[in-house]
Amino acid sequence: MAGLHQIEWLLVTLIILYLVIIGAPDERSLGLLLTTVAYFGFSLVASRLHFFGDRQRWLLAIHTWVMIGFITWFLHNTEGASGPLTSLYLLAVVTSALTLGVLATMLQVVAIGACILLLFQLSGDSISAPEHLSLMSINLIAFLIVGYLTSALVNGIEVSNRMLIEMASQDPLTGLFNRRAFNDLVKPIEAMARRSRRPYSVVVIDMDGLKAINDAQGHVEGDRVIQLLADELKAHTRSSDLLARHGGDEFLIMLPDTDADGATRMLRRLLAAPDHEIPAISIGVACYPEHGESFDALFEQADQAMYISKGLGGNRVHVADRPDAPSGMAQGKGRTP
Ligand SMILES: Nc1nc2c(ncn2[C@@H]2O[C@H](COP(=O)(O)OP(=O)(O)OP(=O)(O)O)[C@@H](O)[C@H]2O)c(=O)[nH]1
Repeated sequence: MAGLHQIEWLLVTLIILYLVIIGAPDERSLGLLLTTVAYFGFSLVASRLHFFGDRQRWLLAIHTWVMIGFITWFLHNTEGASGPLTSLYLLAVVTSALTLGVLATMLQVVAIGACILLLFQLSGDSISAPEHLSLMSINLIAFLIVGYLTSALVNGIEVSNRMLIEMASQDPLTGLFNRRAFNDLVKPIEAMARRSRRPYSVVVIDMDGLKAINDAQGHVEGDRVIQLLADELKAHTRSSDLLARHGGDEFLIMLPDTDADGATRMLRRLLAAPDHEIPAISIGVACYPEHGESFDALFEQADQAMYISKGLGGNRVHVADRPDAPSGMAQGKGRTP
C-alpha cells in the first residue's frame, strides 16, 4: 500500500518539476503551486490516517477521484488536453487498478474521457478536429489497456496469495487445518477462555487399524477412510470448533465454550454414527480448566487419554483424569456400552 502513496508523490514531483523547468503562465503560477501543496497535504494526511492501509474502498475511491480532479485542474491551467501531460492520468488509472478492481478502473477511464472532453471545451479547441480526436482516442485506449492489465495482474496475484495461504494452512487430503494453522488459531481462543475462565475442550482422535487397511486394501482406500472420518468430524462439530489433521491418522479438535460433558456428548454421537465405512477411532479429551491451564498441557492430557482409550480396546472416548483425582478414575465410553 505504501506504493500507492509513492504514486501520488511521484505525481506531485512531476508537477513541481514541470512548474520549475517549463513554468506556467505568471498569473496562474501561484494558484498552481498552492493547489499542488494542498494536494500533497491531502496525500500526506491520508497516508497518516492509513486510508490505504485500511483498504476501505470508498476512501480509496475518493483518493483516485481527487487525483483525477487535481490532474484535470493542472492541465486546465497549463497546456490543456492536447499536450503530453495528459498521460499523467495514467497514474490515477494505475492507482485505481491496484486498489479498486477492473470495474471501478474502467469507470474511471470513462470519467477521465469526460475530463478530457471538458478540457477541450474549456480551451475552446474543437474535439472533432482529427488530431484532437485521434489523440484522445489513443490516450483512452492506452488507459483502458493499462487499467485492465494492471487490474488483471493484481487479481491474479491476490488469487495466488489466497491459494498459497490455503496451501500453507490446509491439509490437502481432508481440507482441514494443518497443525501449524491450528496452533495459530488456538492462541486467541485460549487467551479469551483464560481471561473469562470459560471452559474449552481439546480432543485427540486416532484411527484404529489404518495400517491394516492400507496393507489389505491399499493406500487409496486408506486415504478414502481418512477423508470419510474428516467429513464425519465436520458434520458433528460446530462452525466455531477448530478441526485439524494432526498427523497421518490423528485428528485434533478444539471445542470453545465446551466442558467435558458437552465434549463427550458430541463424541458419543460421533461414535454412534451409523456410517460403518468409518473404521474404529480412539478418542481422548481434556478440558480447561480442570485438566490444565494451557492448550499445550491439555493437548498432552488428551493425547494420553487417547492412548488409554486405545489400550482399552479402542473405539471409545476417554476423558483425562483430574490432576488431583486418585488414579483409576478414568471414564471410558465405548461405541457399544
Ligand atoms: N492411506 C494413508 N495412510 C497413511 C497416511 N498417513 C499415514 N498413513 C499410514 O497410517 C498408518 C498409521 O499407523 P499406526 O500409527 O500404526 O496406526 P494404526 O494402524 O491405525 O494403528 P493404531 O493407531 O495402533 O490403532 C501407517 O501405516 C501410515 O503409513 C495417509 O495420508 N494416507
